[in-house]
Amino acid sequence: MSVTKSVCIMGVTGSIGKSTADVVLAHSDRYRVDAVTAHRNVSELARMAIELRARYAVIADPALYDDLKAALAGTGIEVGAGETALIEAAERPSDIVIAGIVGAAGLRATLAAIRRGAVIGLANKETLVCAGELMMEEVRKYGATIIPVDSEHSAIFQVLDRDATDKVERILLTASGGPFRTWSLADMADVSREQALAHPNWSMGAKISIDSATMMNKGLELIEACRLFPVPEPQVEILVHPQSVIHSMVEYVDGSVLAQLGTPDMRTPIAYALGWPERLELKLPRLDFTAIGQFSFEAPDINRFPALRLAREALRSGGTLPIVLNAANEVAVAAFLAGRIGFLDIANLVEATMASHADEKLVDIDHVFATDAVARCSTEDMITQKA
Ligand SMILES: NC(=O)C1=CN([C@@H]2O[C@H](COP(=O)(O)OP(=O)(O)OC[C@H]3O[C@@H](n4cnc5c(N)ncnc54)[C@H](OP(=O)(O)O)[C@@H]3O)[C@@H](O)[C@H]2O)C=CC1
Ligand SMILES: CC(=O)[C@@H](O)[C@H](O)COP(=O)(O)O
Ligand SMILES: [Mn+2]
Repeated sequence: MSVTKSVCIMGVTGSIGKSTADVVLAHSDRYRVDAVTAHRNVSELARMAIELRARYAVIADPALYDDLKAALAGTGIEVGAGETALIEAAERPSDIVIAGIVGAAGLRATLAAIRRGAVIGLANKETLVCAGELMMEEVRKYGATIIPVDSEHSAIFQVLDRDATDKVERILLTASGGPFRTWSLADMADVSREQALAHPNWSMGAKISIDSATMMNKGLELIEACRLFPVPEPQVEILVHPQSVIHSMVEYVDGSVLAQLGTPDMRTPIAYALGWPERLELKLPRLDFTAIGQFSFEAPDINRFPALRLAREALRSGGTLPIVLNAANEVAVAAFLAGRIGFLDIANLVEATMASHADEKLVDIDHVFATDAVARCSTEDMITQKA
C-alpha cells in the first residue's frame, strides 16, 4: 500500500509547474499538494491552487498580496507574498519540493529546502550553475536529496552506477541543437523572437527556449552535470542529437554505453523525481521506433554557438565566473525577449561581461548574490550604452 506524499511546487504557473501539476493530478491517490508559488501571475496561481487543493499559495511579488488574497477569499487556502513567504513555502515539511522557478531567483528557496533536509526535484538549473558547489556541500551537511528533473540529468541519474563512478569514461550530454542548428551566423543575426522561441521538440518557458536556441542551455547543463555528478569536466561531452529522444548517455570503461530514451515530454522526468525510488505509471504516447526511423548525431559547432565555449571556460575557471555567465545571460535573454538587442548579442554580452570580471574564489552564498548583482549591472550598462 502506498503512502500519500505532500508536494511543494515552486513556480507552479510555469511550464515545469504545470507538467508537475498534471502528474500530481493523475496520481491524486498518492500525492497531495501543500504549497504552490508564482512570481506575478495571480489569476493562474489562484486557479491552480484551487484545482490542486493546495494549503498555501505564495506570490513572490509582495505588491500582489491583496490581489491573491482576494482571488482566494473563501477557499481556506492560506496566502503569502514576498521572498520570506517563498522561503517559508520551501521550509514547510512537504515530502518533496519541485524547484521549478526560472533563474537565480530560485536560489534562496532551494537553499531553504536543502537546509531542512528535503527531497528536491530540481529543474531550476541556474541555481546549480551559480552556487552548485556550495549547494552540494549543504546537501551533504543537511542530508537533503536532489533528484534532477532536467531531462538530460534525469537520464544520467537513471543510468549512472553511483557505486562505480570511477568506472565512467564519458558522459554524453545530448542537445537538440535548437531551432538554428543548421543556420549560418549571418542568418542568425536577424532572427525574430518568435523564431528563437520555436523549439523543434520541446514545449518550454521563454527563457529556456531562448537558451536552447543559443545553446547556452547546453552550456548551463554542462555545469549542472559537473555539479551533480562526480565526473570531471573534460569527460562530459556535448553531442547534438536532433531528435531529442536519447536524453543522455553514460559510457563506462568497458565500452558499454547506457542511455535513457523517451518521448520529449517533461512529465516523464518529473514523474521519475516524484516517484523516486519507485516509478509512477504515466499514460503518455510511447516511443514508436519505426515511425522515428533513424537517430542522428553531430558534433556541436562552438563557432556558431559560442555559448558552449563560454560555459566550459567559466566552469574551468573554478571561481565566480559561472555566476557571471548566468547573470549576464539572464539579463541578455530578457533584453532579447523585450526587443532591445539582437539574437547574436546574447552570447556577445555574456562574453564581454565575463571579460570585465576578475575571477575570484567563491567564498559563500552572500558572495554568490553580490557577484550576481554586479554582473547584472555590467550587462545592463553594456545594453544601455549600445542603444
Ligand atoms: N520547461 C522545461 O521543459 C524545462 C525547464 N527547466 C528549467 O526549469 C526552470 C523553470 O523553467 P520553465 O518552467 O520553462 O519556466 P517558466 O517561465 O515557464 O516558469 C517559471 C516559473 O517561475 C516563476 N518565477 C519567475 N520569476 C520568478 C521570481 N523572480 N521569483 C519567483 N518565481 C518566479 C514564474 O511565475 P509567473 O508565472 O508568475 O511569472 C513561473 O511559475 C528553469 O530553470 C528551466 O531552465 C529544465 C528542463 C526543462
Ligand atoms: C527538456 C529539457 O531538458 C531541456 O533542457 C531541453 O534539453 C532543451 O533542449 P536543447 O537540447 O535544445 O537544449
Ligand atoms: Mn535539459
